[in-house]
Amino acid sequence: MQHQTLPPGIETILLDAETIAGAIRRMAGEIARDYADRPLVLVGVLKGAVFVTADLARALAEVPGGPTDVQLDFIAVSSYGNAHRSSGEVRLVQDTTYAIEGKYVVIVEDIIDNGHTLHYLRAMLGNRQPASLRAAVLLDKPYHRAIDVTVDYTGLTCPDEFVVGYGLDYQERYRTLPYLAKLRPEVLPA
Ligand SMILES: O=P(O)(O)OC[C@H]1O[C@H](OP(=O)(O)OP(=O)(O)O)[C@H](O)[C@@H]1O
Ligand code: HPA
Ligand SMILES: [Mg+2]
Repeated sequence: MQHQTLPPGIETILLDAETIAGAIRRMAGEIARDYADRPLVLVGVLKGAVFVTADLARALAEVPGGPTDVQLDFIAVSSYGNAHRSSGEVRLVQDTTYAIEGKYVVIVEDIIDNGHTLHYLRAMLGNRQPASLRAAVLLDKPYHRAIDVTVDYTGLTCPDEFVVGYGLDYQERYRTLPYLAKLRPEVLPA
């Protein structure tokens, strides 16, 4: 790989943009197969899943024979705030635009870490009587799971580090990096 100057605060690239794109193409293939003849609603979880939702939606549109009726919606929740550890309490920041009753819904997340966020979303959206509810998560970080949650489509295993980039932030920074990176330890509080 060519030498690349990294932004201040970034120690190393853990997953490059091509690796992420490959994982998203594979997830899109799996979802396309399962929803080939079903209308599908992708619910992206803001802010972290902004890029994975956009890229997965477009990858899905490129799968031959995949679903042709795909709608996009978003929900915003937060539990990390400005910290690098979860508060454990998930806060609904903004609900979906449309009702999901009777819809075939796939929640799209950037990462599952302790599991509280996806557990909260599955419970809340599951209560609204969707026709089906599944979850697609780009990064599985399984080391500190506090609650068991089903993930139906997984992209990549995330190293046991606090990661940023490709939608993931620390104190709202680094989301726009096109790769997944490890922060320099001195950036994080001890
Ligand atoms: O499995 P968990 O430990 O609950 O963590 C995963 C969630 O945490 C992050 O969101 P965050 O609450 O930081 O909000 P954001 O998406 O706006 O960055 C991330 O985007 C996931 O949604
Ligand atoms: O490793 C992480 N980085 C950024 N946000 C996160 N939310 C859960 N885990 C992480
Ligand atoms: Mg999030």
